[in-house]
Amino acid sequence: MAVGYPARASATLVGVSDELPSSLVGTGDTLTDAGRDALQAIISDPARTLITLDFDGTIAPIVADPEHAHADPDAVDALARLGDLVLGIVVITGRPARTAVRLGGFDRHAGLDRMVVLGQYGAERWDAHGDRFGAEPEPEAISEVEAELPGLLAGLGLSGARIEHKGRAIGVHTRELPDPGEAFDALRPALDDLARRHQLKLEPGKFVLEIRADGSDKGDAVRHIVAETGARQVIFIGDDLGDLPAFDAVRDLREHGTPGLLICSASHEEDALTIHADLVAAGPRGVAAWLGALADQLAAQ
Ligand SMILES: O=P(O)(O)OC[C@H]1O[C@H](O[C@H]2O[C@H](CO)[C@@H](O)[C@H](O)[C@H]2O)[C@H](O)[C@@H](O)[C@@H]1O
Repeated sequence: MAVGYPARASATLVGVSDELPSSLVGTGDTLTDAGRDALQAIISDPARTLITLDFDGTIAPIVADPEHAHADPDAVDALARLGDLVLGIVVITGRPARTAVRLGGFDRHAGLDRMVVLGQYGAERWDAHGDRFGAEPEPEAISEVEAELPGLLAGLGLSGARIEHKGRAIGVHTRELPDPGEAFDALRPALDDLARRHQLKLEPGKFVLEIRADGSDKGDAVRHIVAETGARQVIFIGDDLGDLPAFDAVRDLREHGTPGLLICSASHEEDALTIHADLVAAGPRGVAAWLGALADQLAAQ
């Protein structure tokens, strides 16, 4: 199974406990102490465990066109099986909430009828129960940024960059340009300046630079949903820079007595999360396998 990537420099690695199934801890000694404690708490008390996770690069494989980034069906099936076994499942994403619901097919699975999607870093919320949607007001400055963007891109010779309009945010993608890394580096200072001039912030990701309101981040979203649900244990799975605040939030919750398990969906494009993770999965396929193993374990209990 695709879990148990190479050891992280600063993570404390422990021997895998006999009490924990190897399908959940990987094949090597790759689980941290805190991760082992959290996993034990999760397995002994699933009904008060909250599963929070990112969308792109975590349950949806990275593809060139964001409109074609569908969730891995095995991951969605595993989440649907977990839906009745745990306290809740919450997707926390940079995508608009409704986009994630559509690309994930989350409104078409019986087991996901209590799922919550927190979109645009927590500024939007979709509840599967009742198909309810709510959002903060959109920042007016986004339309001004939108108007300036074509001229800025043309000035840098990067008119071919893909622009993703997200309502309250705008993403500029370099993945499909001839040299995505070089284009990303050239664009970053210009977009940072553009964002600042409009009192917005720049959110970097995998070959994407996003201009959005300087509001909530995924850490705020995790803290809020844990408090709202009264979760006793929390899992967060992510892959990209925008997930770091959620990792920080889980570590903070841990320090205050709430066991938390941090899983990184690894890729060759971004390794910022691996040293902070308790467990590293081999990309979305590894995450799907791990979620499936957790569903098997909890269903068998
Ligand atoms: O918070 P997330 O769910 O991880 O969303 C972060 C950004 O993901 C998307 O971009 C990434 O995935 C695309 C599709 O695979 C890929 O083409 C792109 O290169 C990646 O950066 C999404 O398009 C952004 O809006 C999200 O903010």
